[in-house]
Amino acid sequence: MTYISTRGQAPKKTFTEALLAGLAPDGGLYVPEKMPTLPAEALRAFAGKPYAEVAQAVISPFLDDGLAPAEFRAMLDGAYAGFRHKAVTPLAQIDDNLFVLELFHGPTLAFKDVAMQLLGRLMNKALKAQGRRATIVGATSGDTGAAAIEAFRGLDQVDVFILYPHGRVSDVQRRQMTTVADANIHAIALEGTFDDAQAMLKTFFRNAPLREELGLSGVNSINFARVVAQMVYYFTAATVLGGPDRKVSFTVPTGNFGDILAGYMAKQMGLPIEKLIVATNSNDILARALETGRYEVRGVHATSSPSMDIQVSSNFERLLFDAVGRDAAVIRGLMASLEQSGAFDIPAPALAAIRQSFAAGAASEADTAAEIARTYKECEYILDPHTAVAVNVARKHLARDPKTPMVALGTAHPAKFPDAVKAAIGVSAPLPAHLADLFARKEKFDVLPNDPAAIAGFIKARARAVTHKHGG
Ligand SMILES: Cc1ncc(COP(=O)(O)O)c(C=O)c1O
Ligand SMILES: N[C@@H](CCOP(=O)(O)O)C(=O)O
Repeated sequence: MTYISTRGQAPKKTFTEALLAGLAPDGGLYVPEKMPTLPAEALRAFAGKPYAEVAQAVISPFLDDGLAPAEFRAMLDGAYAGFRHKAVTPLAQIDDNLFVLELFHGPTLAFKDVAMQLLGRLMNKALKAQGRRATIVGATSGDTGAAAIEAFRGLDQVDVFILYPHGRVSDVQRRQMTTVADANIHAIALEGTFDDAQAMLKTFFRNAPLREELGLSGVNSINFARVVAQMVYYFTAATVLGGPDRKVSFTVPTGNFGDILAGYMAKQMGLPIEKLIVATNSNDILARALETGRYEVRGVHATSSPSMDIQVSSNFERLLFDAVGRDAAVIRGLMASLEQSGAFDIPAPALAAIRQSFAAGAASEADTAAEIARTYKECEYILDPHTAVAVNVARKHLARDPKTPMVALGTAHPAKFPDAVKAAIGVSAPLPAHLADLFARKEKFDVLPNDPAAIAGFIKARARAVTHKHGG
């Protein structure tokens, strides 16, 4: 399998090269040159199988030949051994034809663990094989950072620098990032938004000398390996609900568009998905773009689902690339327009193609709180605010199509957002035992200005890869 950049001006890569590179040097995102497919019989056999077994079948076609199947299986078993549910990502039914896909049973209580636990193992192996270190710089609105820190803490091969928006993550999210004592972990409270953090990360990736000097790698969903690992739970959920012989729809609480893109790729691989529904909070750029065809950045505002307080959804570029017939020149034009004017118009045929697979909806703050209250009242099930956004949008879609089973992705554990949950239902969910003393742990973080030179200087002064000669 070879990987190409959505902007068409970077050399092709193998999976391992794309894994370690993160963002392509031309600013584009790596995608497989050709999507593999799985036959219906293979999908039928997934129903009820162990998660790691399905993961192996889904992910293997994307890997390099060098990774032995037994070794990959051992990595998967290790990645999911620490999840608190044997099914790894179980389904819970909360209404007629409405299910929550619980993706929050990993160590940091959000869906990011599902991919990050595997990514950590894959990257560590690749770096060891090359005898080199890497500097991972990540941008987070709260959950990716904690998951990355958990997956890479204490590893000699990597230093991890996580930029999170100062004052814009929940206390639990912040403490998950700032109470880790390992010397290779650095939490940076950026005086800006998640979009500022992600934009800064992209300028670092496009700065060839800095990239080389740091041995820069990324673990955000700009890294294609993250998206591949997130495809698996679409297969486990759909096949348990009767796929491939029955179509299923998914509603995905969306920010950076990585999770729902994984669903789109699962569909391309052959999983019969009726609709993928983009659910946004009041930062509704994606819902507006699907409705009007104009992708237009407006100021981001803080909501009770802070991990989705995002305007520039990186992975939308991967979808657009497909929708414009994989014409990299068109993507370069659209992205240049986004950089210059904060907007672009999706070409009409591309918009029509996107609408065939996707629909969208937004949930206001009032909708989100009301959804947490309704679901708790009806089935004593506590939704976190991000999952509540999805369930609210899912119900609106179900009213139009009640026959197709609807799966809302449950992306975070409600204990991560106790204030929003308590405000809605008067009680909050307790933190699991391994985090019970989170508020007694000592915090360690640096507050830094939204200034690329200051952040790059901070990282260079601490990253061990800088003084290390490395190849590749
Ligand atoms: C809890 C939670 N839900 C939803 C999202 C949105 O997912 P994506 O960025 O893949 O669209 C995020 C952040 O990415 C998140 O942390
Ligand atoms: N909501 C995310 C934002 C980053 O998303 P990613 O999937 O690109 O890593 C977060 O919690 O950090």
